[in-house]
Amino acid sequence: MASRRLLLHAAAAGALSLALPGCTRVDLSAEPNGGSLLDRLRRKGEVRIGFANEAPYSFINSEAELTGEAAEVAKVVFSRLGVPNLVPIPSEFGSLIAGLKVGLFDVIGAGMSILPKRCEQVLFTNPDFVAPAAFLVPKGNPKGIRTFAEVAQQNLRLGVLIGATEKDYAIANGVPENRITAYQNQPSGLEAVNTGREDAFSLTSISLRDILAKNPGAPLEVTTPFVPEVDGRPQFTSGGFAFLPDQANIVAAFNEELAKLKKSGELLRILRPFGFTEAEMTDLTARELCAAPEA
Ligand SMILES: CC1=N[C@H](C(=O)O)[C@@H](O)CN1
Repeated sequence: MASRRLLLHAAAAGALSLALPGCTRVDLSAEPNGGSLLDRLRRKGEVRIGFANEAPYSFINSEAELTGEAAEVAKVVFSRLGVPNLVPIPSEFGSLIAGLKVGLFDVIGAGMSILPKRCEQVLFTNPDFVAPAAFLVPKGNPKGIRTFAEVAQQNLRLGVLIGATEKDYAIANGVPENRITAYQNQPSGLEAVNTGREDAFSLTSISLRDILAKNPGAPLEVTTPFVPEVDGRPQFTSGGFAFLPDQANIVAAFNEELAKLKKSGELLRILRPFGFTEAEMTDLTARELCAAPEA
C-alpha cells in the first residue's frame, strides 16, 4: 500500500521512472496527468491564462470579457491548436511568474517582456510586439522628462508597476531605489502623478496612452515614446507568452501559429484595435531576447 502511494505521488510529480517490489514499472517521464500540456489542454478544450488586467495587453472589458493584445492573440492561436476556450485567471503583474510556477494557470498572457532574467524561470514564445517606454507626467511636462537618465539627473520621484521592467531600466540609469515607488496597477500610478506624489509614472507608451484615454479629464500627458538604453544597449520591451520551462512542445506549436499570423499580416489586424501599429511589429525571437545582456 505504501509503495502504491509512493508511486501515485511520483506520478503526480511526473519526474521519475521507478519499479518497486511487487509493482509494475511505471514510466513517469511524461508530463504529469498524462501526455503533453497541449494534449491535456486539447482534451479539456480550455487553457487557463494568467493576466494582470493591464489594458490594452490583457484586460476585462465592460462586457466582462477578457480581451486585449495578448488575449486576442491567445484566442486565435489556441483555437488553431485545438483549444477553443480561454479561462482568465487574474493576477498582479509581479506575481504572474509565481502563479505559473505553482500551477494557477497554464500560460502567462499579459504582454510580458522577454528578459534574460525572466528566461531563467519560464519558457517564452517568440514576441508578438515591441513597445517603447514613456512617462505619464503633468500636462506640459514641467520637468522636461524624456528618459530615465533625466529622472536620475533631477533626482525626481518615479512610479512604476509592481514587478515591471521599468524599475530595472530606472535603476540601471541611476535612479536611486528610494526615489522609486511600485504601484499595483495603471490607475494607482495615474493617481500618484495626478496628486503630485510622483513626478512621473513609467510603463510602455501603449499602456500609458490607454489609461490616459480612460481618464480624459486628468491634466496629464504621455511623453514621446523612446527605447530605453542600459549601458548603451537598447531595451526593446518585447512581449510574448510564457510557459513552464519543460513545455517546449507547446511553445514550438505556438510559435508556428504565431509565425503564420505575422506572415499573413493577421497579427497586425488583431492588434490594431489596441493601439499597435506597424512600428510595434517585430521579427525578434525569444532566443535573441533571452540571450541579450541584462538590463
Ligand atoms: C506588458 C508589460 N510589459 C513590461 C514588463 O514586462 O515588465 C512592463 O511595461 C509592464 N507591462
